[in-house]
Amino acid sequence: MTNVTRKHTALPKAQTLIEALPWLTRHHGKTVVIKFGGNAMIDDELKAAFAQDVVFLRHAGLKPVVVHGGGPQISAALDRHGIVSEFKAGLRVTTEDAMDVVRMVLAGQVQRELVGLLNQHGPLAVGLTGEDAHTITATKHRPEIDGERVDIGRVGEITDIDTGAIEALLADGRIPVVSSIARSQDDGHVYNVNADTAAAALAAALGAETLMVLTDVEGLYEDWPDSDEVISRLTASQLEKLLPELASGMVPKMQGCLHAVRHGVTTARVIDGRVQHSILLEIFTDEGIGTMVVPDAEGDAV
Ligand SMILES: Nc1ncnc2c1ncn2[C@@H]1O[C@H](COP(=O)(O)OP(=O)(O)O)[C@@H](O)[C@H]1O
Ligand SMILES: CC(=O)N[C@@H](CCC(=O)OP(=O)(O)O)C(=O)O
Repeated sequence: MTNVTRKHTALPKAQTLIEALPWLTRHHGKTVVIKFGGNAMIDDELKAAFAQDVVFLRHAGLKPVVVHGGGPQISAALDRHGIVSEFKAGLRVTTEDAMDVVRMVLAGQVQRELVGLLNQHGPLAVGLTGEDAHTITATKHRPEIDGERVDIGRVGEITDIDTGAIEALLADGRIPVVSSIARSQDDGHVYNVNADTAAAALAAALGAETLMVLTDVEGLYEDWPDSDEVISRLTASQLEKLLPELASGMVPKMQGCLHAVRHGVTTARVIDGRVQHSILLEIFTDEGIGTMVVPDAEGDAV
């Protein structure tokens, strides 16, 4: 093969890279918070592809921050400890004993695994929980169910975010990997926080450009569970109207997206974490593959 033909066969690759140039120019130096859900994390190949995508973003000049969940992994561990999992208002009822297991699974197992996968590509990822350096502070959350405040144990409502540690890591070129556990503002205990809520609060506090929530469905379905028509784009006001109709795991996810875009994040996206390289697919296709939430245009807000 001559040099000239060799150049020609590589041309489609060069074109693909060049097609990404406007996107890379627009997003260079921007922070993107990526929430990796427990349900999208059960497959080893998907986890490895997720790590590749995050490292790719980092090398492309963005500042990715990973916030992870681990609902299924926590439920499995509680099961092994003979503790029954119960959810109220989409949140895990967390007793003192359950909290020990939650902390052990999130910080000691799921976070370690993600850090390990990312660090196969270089000395990049550093794991922390919301307890570290006051990153996430919370007080006891008492959700309202049928007009009454209920006690669901050590579940936290975020009261404060300190972005100092995460920003220092980003400035050092690292990829922070954050477990959704908060320190208590009132006592020495720790709180269990839904990972979607934690990711949204961090995205807002960091002034992130994008919040990306990976999950185990294609996006927000218009008429779930009766149809699988994905809503591809909606404004904050449109989402706010839809919120009361949403169920289960979609509630904290979409509340989080709304919080993020109402607090300065340019886009919040819910995407299918079951699709390999879904992060790269989402960013390199203009309209995206999942559901995109954008702030209201001027005059849109209700
Ligand atoms: N409107 C909706 N569109 C899509 N999924 C929905 C909707 N309402 C409820 N769901 C449920 O929410 C789930 C995703 O939330 P969750 O199980 O908490 O995921 P994760 O572990 O990724 O945080 C979906 O698998 C689906 O069962
Ligand atoms: C309070 C509460 O419900 N906390 C969640 C934290 C983990 C999480 O959110 O994980 P996913 O993103 O995989 O659902 C839990 O205990 O399951």
